[in-house]
Amino acid sequence: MVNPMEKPLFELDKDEFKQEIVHHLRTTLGTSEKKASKQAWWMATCATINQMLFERLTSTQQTHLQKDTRAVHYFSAEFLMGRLTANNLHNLGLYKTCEEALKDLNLELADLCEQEPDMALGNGGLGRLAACFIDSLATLGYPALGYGLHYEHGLFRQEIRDGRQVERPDSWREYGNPWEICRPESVQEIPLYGYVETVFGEDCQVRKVWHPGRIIKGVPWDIPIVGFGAQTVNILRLWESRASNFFDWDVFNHGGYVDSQKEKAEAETISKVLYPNDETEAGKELRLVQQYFFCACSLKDIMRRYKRTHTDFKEFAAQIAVQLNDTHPTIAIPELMRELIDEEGLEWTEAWNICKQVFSYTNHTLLPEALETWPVYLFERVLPRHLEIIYEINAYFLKNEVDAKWPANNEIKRKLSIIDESNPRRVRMANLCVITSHKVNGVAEIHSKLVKEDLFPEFNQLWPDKFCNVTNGVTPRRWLLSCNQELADLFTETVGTEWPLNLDALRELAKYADDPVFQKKFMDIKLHNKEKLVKVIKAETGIDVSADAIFDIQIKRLHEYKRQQLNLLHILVLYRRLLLNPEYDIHPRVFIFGSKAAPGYRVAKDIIYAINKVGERINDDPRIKGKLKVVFMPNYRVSLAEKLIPAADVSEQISTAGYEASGTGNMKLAMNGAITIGTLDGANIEIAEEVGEDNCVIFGLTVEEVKELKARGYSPWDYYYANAEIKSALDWLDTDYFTPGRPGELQSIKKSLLDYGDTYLTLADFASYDEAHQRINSLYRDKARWAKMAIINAASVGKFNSDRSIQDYVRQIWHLDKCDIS
Ligand SMILES: [N-]=[N+]=N[C@]1([C@H](N)O)O[C@H](CO)[C@@H](O)[C@H](O)[C@H]1O
Repeated sequence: MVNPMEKPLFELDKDEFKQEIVHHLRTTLGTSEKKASKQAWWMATCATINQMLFERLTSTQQTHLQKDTRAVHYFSAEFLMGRLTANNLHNLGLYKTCEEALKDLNLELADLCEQEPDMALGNGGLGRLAACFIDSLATLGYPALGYGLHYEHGLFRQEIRDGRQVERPDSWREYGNPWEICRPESVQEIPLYGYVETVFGEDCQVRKVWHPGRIIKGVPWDIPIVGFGAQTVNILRLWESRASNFFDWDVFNHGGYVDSQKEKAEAETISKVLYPNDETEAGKELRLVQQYFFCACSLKDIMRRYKRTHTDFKEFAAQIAVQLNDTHPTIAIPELMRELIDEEGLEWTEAWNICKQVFSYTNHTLLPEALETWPVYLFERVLPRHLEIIYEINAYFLKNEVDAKWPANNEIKRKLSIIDESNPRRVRMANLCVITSHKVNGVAEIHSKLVKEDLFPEFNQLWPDKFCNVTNGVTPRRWLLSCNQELADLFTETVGTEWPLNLDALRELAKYADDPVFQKKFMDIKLHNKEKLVKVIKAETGIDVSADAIFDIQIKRLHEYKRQQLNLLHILVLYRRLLLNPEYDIHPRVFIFGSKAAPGYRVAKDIIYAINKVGERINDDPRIKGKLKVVFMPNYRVSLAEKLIPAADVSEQISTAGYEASGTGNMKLAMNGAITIGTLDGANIEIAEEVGEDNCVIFGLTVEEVKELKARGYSPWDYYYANAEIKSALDWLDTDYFTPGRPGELQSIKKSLLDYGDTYLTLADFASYDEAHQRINSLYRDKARWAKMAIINAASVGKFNSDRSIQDYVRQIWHLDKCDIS
């Protein structure tokens, strides 16, 4: 693989780069150096970068076509891409060259990068994982396409009004987006609604003809995905919905102007907005239509590409792999069956055998509320032909698999059936995924074990070889090389340029873990990153914090199982200790939160409110002499994470054991030298194995202990009455101390932890968590020890490179060959 840090593929020097930027400013943007806004300079810089991307994209596509390569198609309802300018420059190995070119034009590249809106087409970990994966697929030189939805509005923009989350529409494409290309030549027409006619052919052959009630046009937008080194440039193809030329002239001609537009408006709503739920199913008809729309567009696109070089489907499964990123694209299964049987005329079993070889499924959560099930009546109306096919798959499965293994066992049948027979009857998308896919994987070792043992035990008995694990990873290009350039330069200076391509090369750093000189260099960079963040915090929240304090960071979606409420409870107890004893000896600490709550998730929004209200009182309380600060950063997103993560000292990974499937923020923070305080949950377990128990701070109940405590009956009141500090802290929420004049406004959190049973065992883990924070406090005060721990963390997380995850998928599931793009 070409290492662009050694020799960029495009050897542009700064003068040539500058020339190109000015050329595009004048000819592409139609303005001049004197008049140009920062937005225009940014777009001109992007146009210059696109020249190189498009060239490699064309070579990549031509080579893949010539070599008729097998490819993986990553179907995901979410791609949380963030910004692309810096990432694309680093992957071309031209970031510094571009920076110098712009300097000559009295411009700051970092400044221009701030002009770029995040491409926030995802909710959290699942969407960001998809983005890291397509970066790794291109970097490793595998033929791959990402397929998803071209949402006009991504994840809502979060504003904090008087401490409360307020959602505002995201408009990432307001002034156009330089990184996408519309491909009208590949438009698709997608049927919906209507009815199915059974046609009996003269050869007594039964054929199904679907008479759709509506046709939607699918317009593809391609985003070039350049790998590190720019050898391979794959595409991410996102589908926008538009009214097909199904304009109702009759209605129009009868003056029904608005109605004739109705179709258009309705069609466009399909890709209008991302559903902002993380781990809870939306259950809305539009959500099912969104899922079907992008899956059908993508499969028709794959079919069109395949038929360019094939006349029958014998090679289809050998050429095409489709990864289902959770159950959101499950509808792709009956859609491929429909296309193969109804449109290509294949036999049922032939089509079924192809589907089994083509599809594989990744499960990302055990939360029951996240496992999608759709009412049968909705399928009957929206996708009548697909419902028929699902019934056929179910009948085939129950007869040939379940009955064979568990003859006449209706209980097991009821459990494994794709159809949940309770009223109303529902289609279980996860069961359809497991029954069809040749491989099913979880996203961390403990999670994959629980997927087999707790979520799908009977399926595991039926097909033990079908279940495997692929622990998540993150791309070190964005999450180290691009977001923490000073640390990246130190690593390159110390171990050479190989590490962005082979993160295990950083193991070399461990040799310097006790070296005071290296420790100073490492921690000076951490301090400088913290000083940069101090300015961002001041600008975004008005809060003054000191870079000498411990930066303790919890950044992830707001969910009770992720236990931001446990972090808050500990802050309340610390605050009370300082009020009771101002000499209480702790190293100053800044608790930083970044988190969005699903708009309909009441308790989650209350927790955000409580963090802000408690923070307000603490931050302005002179009695504690600034020893404690609480900062809630509004509008947490990928580009903000890139500023927070390099400045983190402590990484909060405190979910109830057994609930966080993996986590990926934990990997990014450890990679940037933060020390994890965490439970033995998800990938925290594997991080602790890699860095060593001495270099992280583990606390709390294990997965088994959580199960046992819940089994024997857990009462949070026991902990409330047994621990005076817990009691005082929770009783504080009944008062108006944090909400002057509005007593009890924060009571819903106390209720969720007591009256409603504390589902996620926050009180049960409090004492252990508190003790863990005291360990953090003493460890941080031992500067040499802390520096060593930070260096060991950065040196030991090579495993969590998304390149390794992709290699695991290739070896266990996709069986792809790299394709060298000359
Ligand atoms: N949906 N979903 N699941 C998640 C995340 N919330 O997006 O997927 C992520 C990506 O696999 C996991 O890291 C995380 O633990 C899990 O909760």
